[in-house]
Amino acid sequence: MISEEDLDSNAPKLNGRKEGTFVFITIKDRWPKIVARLANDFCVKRAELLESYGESADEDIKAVNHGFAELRYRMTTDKPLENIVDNYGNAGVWNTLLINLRDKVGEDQVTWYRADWLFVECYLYRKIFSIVFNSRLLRDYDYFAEQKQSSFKEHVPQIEESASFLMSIVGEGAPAHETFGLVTMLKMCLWGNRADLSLSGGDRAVLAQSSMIASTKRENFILVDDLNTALLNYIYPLHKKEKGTRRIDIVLDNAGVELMGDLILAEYFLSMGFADKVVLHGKEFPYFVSDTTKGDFDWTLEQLKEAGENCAKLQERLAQRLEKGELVWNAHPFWTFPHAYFEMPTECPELYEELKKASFAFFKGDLNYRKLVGDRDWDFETPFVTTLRGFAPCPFLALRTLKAETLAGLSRETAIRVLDFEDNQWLVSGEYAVCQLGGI
Ligand SMILES: O=P(O)(O)OC[C@H]1O[C@](O)(CO)[C@@H](O)[C@@H]1O
Repeated sequence: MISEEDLDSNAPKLNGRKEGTFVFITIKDRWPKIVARLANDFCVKRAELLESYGESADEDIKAVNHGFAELRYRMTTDKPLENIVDNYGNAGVWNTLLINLRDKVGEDQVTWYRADWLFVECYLYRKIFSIVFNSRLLRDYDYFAEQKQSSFKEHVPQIEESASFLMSIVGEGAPAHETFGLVTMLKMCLWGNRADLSLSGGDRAVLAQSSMIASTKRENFILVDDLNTALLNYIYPLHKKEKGTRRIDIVLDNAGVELMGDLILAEYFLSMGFADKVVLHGKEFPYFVSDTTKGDFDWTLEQLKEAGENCAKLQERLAQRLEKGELVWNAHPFWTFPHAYFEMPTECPELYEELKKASFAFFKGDLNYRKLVGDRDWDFETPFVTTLRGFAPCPFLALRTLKAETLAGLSRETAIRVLDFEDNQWLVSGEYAVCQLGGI
């Protein structure tokens, strides 16, 4: 076992100290832009909010905007991270984490640029939530909802195309081991992760190429592809396992077009007899702009009814599955905490035990990947299993498009190939991807 000190010197955690890095630029430009946009949205939607929440919501809007202005000021001037002050359930956990961090690295190091990026970024979204939650009337308001909903609306033709593909391969007599269908869907699920609103600072993120098309055209952009190994060794065998024992978990990422890929995959597994139950793990409050909450999940199912013939069929199937308990929604608070996943067994044993019940799992997106590998500056050839540091509740695939400067598990050949890429953009643009097998 490598000690924490050795790790910190060989593969330091990412932070915003070094100018020019993606982290630095994110803190300097992208986060203030996200917060500014939120403040602007509250002003633009003032009339709408007053109509829905009553005239006294005006006081709340003023307080929220004051909170956002303060937050922007503190982040742009690299002030210390303050405790979370609200009466939402997990405030105590956050404050203990903050106290422990201050004790460990020194109070003056727990600032927006100096503290670990993963910690600070999760803190940012908890802090935004706190500002709105502290209002009297708006505490349940999802301030990112409109942006997430646009991601669905702007991809309706693509979503209908994917639903139609699903319907064509789950019909009577379709062969369960039809590799093309399953691989296409898994890759669709992977490339749906490109449309991410936190990366664009909340600007529109419309996929020029549908995830369906991308699934067949972007082979060269997948830097590690463990898909076939996962299929052969873990997913196909599920078909033969005893009925009632097969469970697949999907640790979700973004709502909108990405969530649709996940739901289509879930329906495929259920209808083709690879799983008796699919558990979806979402977020309990608005997070990283576009992450999926229960509200987004419900809204999406509702929208499917009107999104096209195949979408409507899919909606009916999913609604029935929800009713029968074959499709389950779960939003454990741990998913919004800043921990690396290797800490799950000690920090949140009940969730780890829960994941152990899965026959197979998918971890979607960049943030889940950062948490899997601890958000460190690994040598790219470090085996993926090393970076997981024992996290192995069940076999799983990380399906991620690259949007952060952390990556591991490249073969020597690929590590040499990426040396020729011009700058570090390939690590953060969402153009490249990995499908990495872990937990085995
Ligand atoms: O939606 P995803 O794929 O988890 O990506 C969110 C990503 O946005 C960023 O947070 C940056 O702020 C990424 O770098 C990050 O991990």
